[in-house]
Amino acid sequence: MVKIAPSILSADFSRLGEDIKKAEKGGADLIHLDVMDGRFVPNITIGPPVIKNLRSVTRLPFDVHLMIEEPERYIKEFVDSGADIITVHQEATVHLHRTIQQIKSYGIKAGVALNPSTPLSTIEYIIEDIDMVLIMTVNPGFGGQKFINNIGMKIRKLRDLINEKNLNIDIEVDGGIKLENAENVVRCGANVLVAGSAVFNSSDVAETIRKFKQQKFST
Ligand SMILES: O=C(CO)[C@@H](O)[C@H](O)COP(=O)(O)O
Ligand SMILES: [Fe+2]
Repeated sequence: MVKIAPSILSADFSRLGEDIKKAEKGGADLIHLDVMDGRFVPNITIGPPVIKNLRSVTRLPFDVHLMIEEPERYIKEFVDSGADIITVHQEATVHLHRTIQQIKSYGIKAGVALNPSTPLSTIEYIIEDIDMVLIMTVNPGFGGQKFINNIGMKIRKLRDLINEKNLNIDIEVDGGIKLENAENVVRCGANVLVAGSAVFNSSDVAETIRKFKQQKFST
């Protein structure tokens, strides 16, 4: 089953609660929360206090995408704020295996994100330990960017690797996902689609999510 994870980065930050409710109404499976520190990426967004306040708005799982340097220093804060999945960037933490174990020690899911230029081989020895791989399909930092076409091959390669090893791991794709290219990324092997501007810049948030979910994905 393909899951839709609306990214609130393109939502109205003065009405985050209302926008999350609309996404829930449309059938969102997860809420994707982009955390940026102004160091790992050239942008700053939200942190644990905002996530904690949003926790009372919905019971949908919070999919927290940490675009921060040394994420290991803040895992507990994000767990306490209500994260259900914490994804760290391979490029942002020196001891990736330790950081994954740290996340899992709190009984929540752990994901690893890869920038477009980062090869899959960098997660070869830890893939068995994680619940999700997030393949960035744009350079992280901003919503509304254009999907990088070559990454389709990377998604395919990752799906083959997961199948070969007979693992049960989600492949999430993030960046430039629209109604028009959703089928293509699913065909490549993705099963969790993050969509920010496609959802929150549309005239009807709930209806757009419904349209994503109604697509007949042929994998
Ligand atoms: O992590 C990021 C950006 O770094 C994303 O989650 C974006 O928020 C996706 O936005 P769209 O490309 O779908 O507009
Ligand atoms: Fe993201």
